[in-house]
Amino acid sequence: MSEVQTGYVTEDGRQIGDVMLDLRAITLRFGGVEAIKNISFDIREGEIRAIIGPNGAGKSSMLNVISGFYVPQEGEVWFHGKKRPPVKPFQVARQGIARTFQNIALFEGMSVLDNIMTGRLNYTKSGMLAQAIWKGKAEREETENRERVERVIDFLEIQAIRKTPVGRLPYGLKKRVELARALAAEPKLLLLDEPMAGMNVEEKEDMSRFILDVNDEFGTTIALIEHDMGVVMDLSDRVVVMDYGKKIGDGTPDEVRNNQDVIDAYLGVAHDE
Ligand SMILES: Nc1ncnc2c1ncn2[C@@H]1O[C@H](COP(=O)(O)OP(=O)(O)OP(=O)(O)O)[C@@H](O)[C@H]1O
Repeated sequence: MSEVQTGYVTEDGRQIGDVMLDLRAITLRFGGVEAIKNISFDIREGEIRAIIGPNGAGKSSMLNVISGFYVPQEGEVWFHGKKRPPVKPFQVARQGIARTFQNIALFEGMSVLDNIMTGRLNYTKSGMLAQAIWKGKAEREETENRERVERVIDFLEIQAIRKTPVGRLPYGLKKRVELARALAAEPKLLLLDEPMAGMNVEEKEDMSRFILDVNDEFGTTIALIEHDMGVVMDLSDRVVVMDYGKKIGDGTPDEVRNNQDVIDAYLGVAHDE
């Protein structure tokens, strides 16, 4: 039997490709707590994929499995058609997966530019000795790193604050700098953990636009966790819904909106263990 190309075209006419990341029957436990219970879903090339669910549903744990921070006790993670062995987060980053964090994780005393440059560490291959011997190679790397970083700074419209220490920025801009650092790594898959948390309406609109533009301009596949339903439903191509560690829905925003299990979970209807 031959493999069939299984992508689809979105309502707004974007071509979605083959499966990039395939999570198969993932179970993750912390002692006696089952944070993820036998969950399977996939993320396709070019998609904006959301993971939603009430507090404690297991969303962050799932993002941490994808980023290699947690290794599940059961199940398999497939990336670009290959089964991924247990890996460390830096190895996952090298494979082209970058992330932002729920609580901003930037270097507050460093400038915006220097923070974004840290996103290029995986591209800095020459060590100190090599830099001394092959000066040309190190210079070339430095130029490439700067070019990418400058492009990201332009793209996210943060030229005016490039020299500002991050600690002095308002919250919404810090979130944008975090996005910039993740983008500097040229990820194939970008994981966003509550990118709009704590933002006002205007900041949320800006961030939504940037997420759509990143997907469009860089072709980056995006998986995000977000509590703001309006934002999730507007942005996403497909949505996975988790509740108490289980998957209770998976589909387009419309399918998920009309799913009775999802409606019950959000209304707090009692469930069977
Ligand atoms: N490191 C950990 N050690 C022990 N238990 C954990 C750990 N991380 C998460 N849990 C538990 O796993 C369950 C899922 O938590 P998780 O943070 O993944 O949910 P969430 O959907 O992201 O929640 P929120 O929306 O509140 O951020 C919860 O019961 C939580 O207490």
